[in-house]
Amino acid sequence: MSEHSGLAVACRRVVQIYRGEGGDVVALSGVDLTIAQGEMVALVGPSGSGKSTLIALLGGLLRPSAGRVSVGTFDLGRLSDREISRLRGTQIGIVLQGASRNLLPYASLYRNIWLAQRRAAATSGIALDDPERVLDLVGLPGKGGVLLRDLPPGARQRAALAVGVAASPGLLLVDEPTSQLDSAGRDEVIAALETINAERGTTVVVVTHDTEVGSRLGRVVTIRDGRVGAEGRNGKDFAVVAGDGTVQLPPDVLEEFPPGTLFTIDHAEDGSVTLVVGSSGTAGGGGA
Ligand SMILES: Nc1ncnc2c1ncn2[C@@H]1O[C@H](COP(=O)(O)OP(=O)(O)OP(=O)(O)O)[C@@H](O)[C@H]1O
Repeated sequence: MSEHSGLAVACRRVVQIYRGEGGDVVALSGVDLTIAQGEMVALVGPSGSGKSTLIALLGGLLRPSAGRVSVGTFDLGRLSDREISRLRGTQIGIVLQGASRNLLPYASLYRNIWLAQRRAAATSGIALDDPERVLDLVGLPGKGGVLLRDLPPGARQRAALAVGVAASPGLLLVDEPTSQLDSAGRDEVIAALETINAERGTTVVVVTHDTEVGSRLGRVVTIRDGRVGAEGRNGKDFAVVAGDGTVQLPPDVLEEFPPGTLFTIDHAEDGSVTLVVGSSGTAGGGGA
């Protein structure tokens, strides 16, 4: 294994229900998702669709009500709280929404990185990167002595990424890293994520409302009503077959096919399958 390597992620029929006095909220209702080692993925979707819940499950901050979440060879649902917390300090880096939630504002950047590394070294004993190399990854070379509160917002967000990768995790989870930034700050954050991924092979999963982040990361997974709604890869749209056999279409395509729409299934000799709108023998539309 190389010095750094990414971790694969798999969700199988993942359900998350928040139980509360006012009633239960089904935040995720059967997510099937596979992310390869070293892939970069943007999770997008309307507010309340379940993106943050999914990232919390991938980071072991929540345990699924049903289904299976695995990161590398670890089945997160089977680990003890202690094992999850060790994994989070070493193999999984999480950068929560709002950079300051991840950092000590009155400490220097070095100290913030050092604290994350000390925790990791205490639990895993692994050799850790020189903090200066970590700062290089996020485009903040030579800034180790600066207090967090003195950094401008874009640099603070990149500082949060530096702390997130201080222990060289194989999976980096980031929630809305660009929401408070101007376009220059956003570009620097995206560049930092790309560098982390390119230099360390880290798998990167980002929750975002920012379409630019989605297109730069290459793979865009839309979460809709608590499920994987559709996917885009390098500008191409894909329909997705869910674990229960239903096919999820992108919303703009779905609008053209009201509930009850029939498709004729045509099997060609070369083995390809075409869905044609309308039942055979009736007036119908074109190919789907
Ligand atoms: N701790 C909680 N207790 C109860 N319900 C919750 C809790 N956290 C989230 N929810 C509900 O679960 C659903 C999914 O929320 P989640 O925050 O995962 O969505 P999201 O796609 O990240 O939204 P946003 O883009 O607004 O951050 C919503 O209906 C939300 O109100």
